[in-house]
Amino acid sequence: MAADRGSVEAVSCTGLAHAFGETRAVDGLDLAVREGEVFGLLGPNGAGKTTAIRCITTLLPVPAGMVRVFGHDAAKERMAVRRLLGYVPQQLSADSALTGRENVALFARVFDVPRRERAARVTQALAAVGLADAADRLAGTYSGGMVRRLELAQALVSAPRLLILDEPTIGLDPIARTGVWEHINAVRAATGMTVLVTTHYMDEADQYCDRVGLMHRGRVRALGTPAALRRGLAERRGADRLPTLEDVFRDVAGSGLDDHSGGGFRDVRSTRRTAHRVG
Ligand SMILES: Nc1ncnc2c1ncn2[C@@H]1O[C@H](COP(=O)(O)OP(=O)(O)OP(=O)(O)O)[C@@H](O)[C@H]1O
Repeated sequence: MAADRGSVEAVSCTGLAHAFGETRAVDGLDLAVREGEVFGLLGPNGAGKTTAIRCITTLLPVPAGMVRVFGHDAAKERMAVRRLLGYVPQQLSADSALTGRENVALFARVFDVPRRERAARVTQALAAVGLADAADRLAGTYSGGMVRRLELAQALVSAPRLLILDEPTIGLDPIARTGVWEHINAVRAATGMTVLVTTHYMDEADQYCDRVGLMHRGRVRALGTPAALRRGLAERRGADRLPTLEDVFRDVAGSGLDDHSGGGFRDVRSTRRTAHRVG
């Protein structure tokens, strides 16, 4: 829709709430992601990041509050929202028994990429994530980092305006993590797409995200550029060294952090065990 380009936010959540029984996973979330930015939703295990992402992608209903994606209401215009999205979930979404190219082609069919454009778009998506040379190998032979990049290609083949990545680098070694981020940034620079990413890794968010929202107990507790959040804490504390983003998080989350996070950001309970190798 021409009217929704430029003037509206890519994602806007107002008072979003979602509970599982007694657990208020998302509890009054306010969030605005600007078009074209890389926005990081940060927080420890159980903060509510995945639940929020699932509401935004329309995989979960929006029982309370409002979610809009480029102006479309996620509760009422689910198909319009889905057509704008590329989504890489935490769970493995590549098939080890297919080649990289076949995996991406499958997504091209599912997302209704026009038949005559499909082959070229698949090749382009694989090249964009650095898998051109490995395209015709079985995904079961890929390393963990290659699998994540393949999943990125799957999400990119429909040329989404908004790419949503749930813990894209969890379980990967530092070099593979850097590789994933470099490809995300290159695609973003080439297409201007908006990227919404969840992560536990504060150092990655600091380096690669334009703005971050620090989420704790179902709500965003602080929001801004990583540099501004760190400077803000330094000014409040009068610290002699610039605090890290993790310091900022500890400051906004207060003493309740350890009760809910299983010990801190690096204690990743939901490690993506399948990330090392498919199959
Ligand atoms: N399907 C479900 N049924 C019941 N409880 C759930 C379900 N999904 C999430 N929860 C609970 O909701 C809360 C928020 O979980 P969520 O997965 O959204 O957090 P998260 O920030 O993404 O953490 P993680 O990084 O561990 O996935 C947690 O207490 C979790 O146990």
